[in-house]
Amino acid sequence: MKNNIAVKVDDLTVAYNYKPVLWDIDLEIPEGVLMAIVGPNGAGKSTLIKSILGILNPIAGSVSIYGKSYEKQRALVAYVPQKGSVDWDFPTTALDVVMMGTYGSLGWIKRPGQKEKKIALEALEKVGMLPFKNRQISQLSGGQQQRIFLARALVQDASIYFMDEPFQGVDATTEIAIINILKELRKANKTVIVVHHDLQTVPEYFDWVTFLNVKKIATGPVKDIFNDDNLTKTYGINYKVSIQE
Ligand SMILES: Nc1ncnc2c1ncn2[C@@H]1O[C@H](COP(=O)(O)OP(=O)(O)OP(=O)(O)O)[C@@H](O)[C@H]1O
Repeated sequence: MKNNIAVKVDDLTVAYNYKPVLWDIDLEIPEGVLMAIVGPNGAGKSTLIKSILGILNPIAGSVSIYGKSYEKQRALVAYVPQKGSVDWDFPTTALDVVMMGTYGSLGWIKRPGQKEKKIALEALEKVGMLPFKNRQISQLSGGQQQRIFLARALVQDASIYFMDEPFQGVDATTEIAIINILKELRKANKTVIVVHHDLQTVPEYFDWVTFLNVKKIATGPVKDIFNDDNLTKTYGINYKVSIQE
């Protein structure tokens, strides 16, 4: 299961205003892992995801999704952006936002119909948001908005899911609901890549981890590399983390 490489990053360097914020990153993400990207504020975690998704242009290096460019593999990828980067005042209902996730499989001319609506309603139920389907997204709480975006990613039926801090500002129940869905995706051999800040939960939630701080510090199975040495190299202070077996 872990032999196929879902995402490959080669010699990637990305800069804002000529200042490199990611430096010479090499990364292989195997198919079917649930991976956390960890690192301090400003380490380049969101920049890495945006570069893989072609939202940002690198000054050097390349990225491939199952051996081909992102443009060719777009349909295989779903993305849940960081909450703060979304315009929640856009006048649309929760159901419409989730239905938007089905557009990619429809082509240009077709409009979503009953089939797409059914898929969207199922996803809303999965994330516990069915009672809110007709609510304007601007009138949902932050955690509820996060669930809606997760539902939108689920209906895309992608192979690779990128999520930028999906647990940011959500309550414990929502966090458990989200992690259970992510684990279900992994069971279905999907690859799930999550920017994550809570180091305590890394061993419980994830099986793969990438330590990032402008440079790649380490990447691999949580059980092998989630240790004080890599935490200290990444965060610059001595971390004592007890890893749950
Ligand atoms: N649009 C931008 N223009 C200029 N600099 C930027 C821009 N976006 C991000 N940066 C800078 O790039 C660096 C990496 O930012 P990035 O958002 O990738 O970090 P991050 O690891 O996701 O941080 P956080 O944990 O705080 O979300 C930071 O120093 C940030 O200030």
